[in-house]
Amino acid sequence: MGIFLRGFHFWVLNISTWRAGILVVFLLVLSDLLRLASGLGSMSSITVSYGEKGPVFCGLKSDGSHLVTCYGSNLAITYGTPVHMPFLGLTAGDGFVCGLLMDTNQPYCWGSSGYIQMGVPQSMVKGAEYLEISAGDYHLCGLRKPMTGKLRNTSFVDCWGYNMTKNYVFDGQIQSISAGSEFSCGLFAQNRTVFCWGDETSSRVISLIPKDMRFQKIAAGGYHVCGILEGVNSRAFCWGRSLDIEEEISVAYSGQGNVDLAPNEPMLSVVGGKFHACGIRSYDRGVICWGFIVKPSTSVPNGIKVYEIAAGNYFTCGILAERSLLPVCWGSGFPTSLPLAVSPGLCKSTPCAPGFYELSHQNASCKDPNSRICLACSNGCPAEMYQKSECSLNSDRQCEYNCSICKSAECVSNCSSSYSNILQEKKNERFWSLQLPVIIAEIAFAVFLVIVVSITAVLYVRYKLRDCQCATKDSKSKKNNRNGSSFQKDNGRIRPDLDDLKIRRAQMFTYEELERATAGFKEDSLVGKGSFSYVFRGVLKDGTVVAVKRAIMSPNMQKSWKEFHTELDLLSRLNHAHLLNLLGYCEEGEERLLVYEYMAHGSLHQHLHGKNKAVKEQLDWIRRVTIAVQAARGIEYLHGYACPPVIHRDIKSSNILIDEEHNARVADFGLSLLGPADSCSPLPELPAGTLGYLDPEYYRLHYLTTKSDVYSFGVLLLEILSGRKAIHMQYEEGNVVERAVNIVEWAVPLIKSGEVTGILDPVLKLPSDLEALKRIANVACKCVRMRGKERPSMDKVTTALERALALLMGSPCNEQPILPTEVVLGSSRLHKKPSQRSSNRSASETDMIEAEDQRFEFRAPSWITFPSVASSQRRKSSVSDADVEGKTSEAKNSGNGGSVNDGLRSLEEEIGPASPRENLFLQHNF
Ligand SMILES: Nc1ncnc2c1ncn2[C@@H]1O[C@H](COP(=O)(O)OP(=O)(O)OP(=O)(O)O)[C@@H](O)[C@H]1O
Repeated sequence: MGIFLRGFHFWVLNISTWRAGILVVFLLVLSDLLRLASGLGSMSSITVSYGEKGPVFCGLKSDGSHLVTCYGSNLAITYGTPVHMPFLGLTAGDGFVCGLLMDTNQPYCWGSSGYIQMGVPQSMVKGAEYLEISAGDYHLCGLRKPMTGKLRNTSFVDCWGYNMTKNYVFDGQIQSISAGSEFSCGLFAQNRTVFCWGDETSSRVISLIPKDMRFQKIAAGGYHVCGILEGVNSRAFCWGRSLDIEEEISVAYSGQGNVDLAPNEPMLSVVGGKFHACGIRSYDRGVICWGFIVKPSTSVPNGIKVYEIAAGNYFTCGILAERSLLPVCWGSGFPTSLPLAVSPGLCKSTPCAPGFYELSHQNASCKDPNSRICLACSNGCPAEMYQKSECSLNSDRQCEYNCSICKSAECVSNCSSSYSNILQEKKNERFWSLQLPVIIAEIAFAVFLVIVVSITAVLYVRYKLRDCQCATKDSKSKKNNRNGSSFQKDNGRIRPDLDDLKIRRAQMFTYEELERATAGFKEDSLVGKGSFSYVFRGVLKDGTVVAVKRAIMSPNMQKSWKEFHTELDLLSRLNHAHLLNLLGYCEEGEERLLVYEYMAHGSLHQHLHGKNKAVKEQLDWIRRVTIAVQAARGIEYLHGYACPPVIHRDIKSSNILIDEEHNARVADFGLSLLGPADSCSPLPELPAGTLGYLDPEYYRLHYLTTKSDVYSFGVLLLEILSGRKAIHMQYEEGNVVERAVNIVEWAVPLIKSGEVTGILDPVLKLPSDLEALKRIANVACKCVRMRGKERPSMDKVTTALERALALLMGSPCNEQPILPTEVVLGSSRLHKKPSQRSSNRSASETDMIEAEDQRFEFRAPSWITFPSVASSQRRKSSVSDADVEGKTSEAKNSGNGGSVNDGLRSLEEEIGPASPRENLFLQHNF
């Protein structure tokens, strides 16, 4: 007996039966060859049944449930499928399918076989559990689980069916079994040799067993056995009688060569059909078949890759190695594609052995999360290919064409596409290596630019709005505090509500209180007279000496009230050491009164232009320049720090008041305007102010900016230096008639020609060093430039004056700005009670000075429009009619309007010719 030649003990339990059967088998084999039936393969997740009743494909479902699903024409199989029984694996023969039950590890069969019992095959050794089952044409064998103890090197195989129903005991551990048509084979675990038993006559598989060959796995076919050899190349090796009997079988033809001439390619697995075999190539999972086929047959679909294959008699099916997990079949007698996704392998609870990798759960799942499907790692790469990556626990290894040694068309076409990819990649690499630094540099530059621009913009806006921010804040807070704005917008100006002021610094007085304080507004208390008001000295109940400004009752009360409100509005909001402090107000009936700190030394105008020489001399050069610095600071505060900025519009010597300590305060805000809250742009305002101090740009173009105050301040500086009025009367050489001279027209040419001494007040002694006064004269010249833009801002003026003052005082560091006024001049006004500062000046003295002073003070009030007859009328109301009319008409009549015309000429040169109407106004007023 061939099987005894295997070198192991083979105990035949029922020898007589076996011997009788072998003859029968031989006869049947021949007859079966004619009816072309065979039973084939090892246990797998898929199996194929064949036979007269039609082919059936069965597989374990792809959902990992281990439940079986079948598709085919043998209804006994498809209807009899135990759909609720989970199986570990499947195998099939002629007309039947068997599965290894998951719960009991016992076989369960169904179908229409006359040799295999439906259900669990009988008789079975009690309690036997199987590792693997494998079906031939008419029989089924099961490899029992390995034994322990003394029997651990003994293997038990139980077979059922035609001529095979026996319990076989083998000496040695069996790794796997595979049933052929009417024989079965096993692979020893230790030495990896093959042994077979069963019908030898028809197949000769027993006598042809390659004794010296070691196999990784085996698969029996109809009359042959194939195995995958151990070793690096993992090629298939087949043996048996398929070739010989081919001549006896008319249906077969050698379409794919002899079945024992397996291709020399590394294989992952192999299955045997009736006369053919198929294998899965190890490097790409492609399918390759060889042996005999029947006509007509379909060949293996081109380029398919499969996870698993199962062979029937004349056809083979494989599970596509893709997400769909759909079976495809080729050969004869079966559909080429089947509509049921199946599991690509068996779910095992043990970890994948070395040489296997775990199929990703995305591709196929097992119900038990601790189970996995293990697939054999591919082995070896074909010619022209190299191993790109090793097989790991989770993925198979990859082979790729070695493009440097390409010969085959497939390799060339693969390489050309990958070559172009590589080229493209290299191109991209080069592009990026060249472009990346440029792009990074560009981005960095753009970011830098954005940052610089943003910072510049922010700084610029902040710079521009530095004066306006607080205004916005102010108006915002007002908005929040009250249901609406407490500042009424009036043509771009902002005016606070009177109600609002009441809760501020200004105190509200009753008329009675102020009447009492000023002794009934008696003439004795009168200290000055303005265009719209009388100013009285008064003493409040608490002893505070105050100046009470009472609006003049006139038919034009509305204008007085307007100035009253403007002054009240502004002064209650402003607070600076060199601005006149408002203490309170009274608004009763027609009466409008403002209460100020009392300025003991009256106005700068009185000091500079008063007839009393002693009073004039009180203000020496240092005092005068100090007053100029202080006034400049007050105006600078209005422009630069008040929120919103304030344009005084009436800077002149009579509005610079001098306190007890000879410190200056800027007063009279009746004409002042608040700058627009939202921008620092010029205000288009109708001209108002005092003639001689009026900015030409303002009265010509109605262009009002803070630079208009700078112009007026320049005039004031010239006034301080020269002791002459803004418009003064002067005898010209050889001329007996006085004519009105504009101080700018007179002083600027002298200063520019270096004759500063020619303009200095002759009342005062010249200082030892004239430099300081020259500087001040130059500052004045700049302030009175025709174009506002070309005039310095008040902060620059202040700095220049401070330096000049330091120089004048003989400061060693005369280039440094001097300290704040309060420190330098020792002013303590902010800390002194007003009551402590009483006046040394009598009301009559003031009155006398005032009356004299007002001679040439031409006031163009806010309601003036030019050229306007009203302007001259207004002058009359402000000063002595005779004086003004007389002097101006004299000037006009004398025809000596040279300096006016000069001024007009220079203005024309700078800002264009004046219109006839403007000419009229200029000639009328200068
Ligand atoms: N707080 C004060 N303390 C002392 N004297 C004052 C005070 N305020 C004003 N005077 C005096 O009263 C005079 C008149 O002041 P007022 O502000 O009413 O008019 P003005 O500015 O001189 O002229 P106009 O109103 O036409 O501009 C001033 O010239 C000054 O001499």
